[in-house]
Amino acid sequence: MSTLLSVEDLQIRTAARPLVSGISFSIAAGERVGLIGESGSGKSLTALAVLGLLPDTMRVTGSITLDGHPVIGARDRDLVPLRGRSVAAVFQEPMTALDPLMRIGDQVAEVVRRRALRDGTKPGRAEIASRVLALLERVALPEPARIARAFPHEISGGQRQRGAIAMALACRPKLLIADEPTTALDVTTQAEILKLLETVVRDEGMGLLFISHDLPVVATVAERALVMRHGALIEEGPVGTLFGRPSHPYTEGLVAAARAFDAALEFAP
Ligand SMILES: Nc1ncnc2c1ncn2[C@@H]1O[C@H](COP(=O)(O)OP(=O)(O)OP(=O)(O)O)[C@@H](O)[C@H]1O
Repeated sequence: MSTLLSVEDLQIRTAARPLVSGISFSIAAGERVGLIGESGSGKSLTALAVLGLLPDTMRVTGSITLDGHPVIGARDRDLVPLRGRSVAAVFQEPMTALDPLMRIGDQVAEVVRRRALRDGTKPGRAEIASRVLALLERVALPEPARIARAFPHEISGGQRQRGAIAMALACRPKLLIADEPTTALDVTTQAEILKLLETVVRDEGMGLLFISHDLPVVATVAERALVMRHGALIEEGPVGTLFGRPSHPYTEGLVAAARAFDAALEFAP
């Protein structure tokens, strides 16, 4: 399988301290990879580095190749076409992706229009509207026509996250980065969104970099996982092996904590 993302010896630091120290990993086309680690371990910075969105105050070295294009050191005008076509992202808080003053349907339509332009086509209004409805249906939004006319504050948090996923899908990226996309949601909605993400990514043959501090959540969507701690990559492997026979004491601790939580749930009255 061809390599979609290759990260080599990525280092991120501020003037004051190192934040990510020399991590390397790759994601093959269509592969679903989890990035797990405690709060502050450097997961989001790693994702932002892949998107070329780190603040200018940070010094970044190493190399990142996404869909055959270098990211570190690239000019913004070379990165803009990569975002959307090669990579799209879904974040914890869907309002970061949604414009509060624009109807959901118009926001998705804007992405559909831009993606079509990049493909050299210019679909008419009716064609765009029907693609928008198809995308809202794809992410299992109830009454897609009503949701298309709604403003973000008129729908639930779970529905907003589905809207944000629809926008990411409209880009038809080769890699989807999902950074804690379900953390802000209740447990039932969380399970539904995870299932949705897993299904759409698999159906569309996209690669996935799924970031979470929650081990069972990562096990639901990823085939392989990377474990980060204090800015370093400490372990990686297929999800079954990593969670069944962890070799690093930190991963062992994560697995033990998840098992203890499961056991407590089983015995709960
Ligand atoms: N803009 C910034 N300026 C300075 N330090 C930062 C900045 N953003 C993040 N950091 C620091 O970099 C480290 C890694 O942060 P990062 O957000 O990548 O962690 P994370 O693993 O994604 O955590 P969480 O699960 O809480 O989102 C942390 O120590 C954080 O305080």
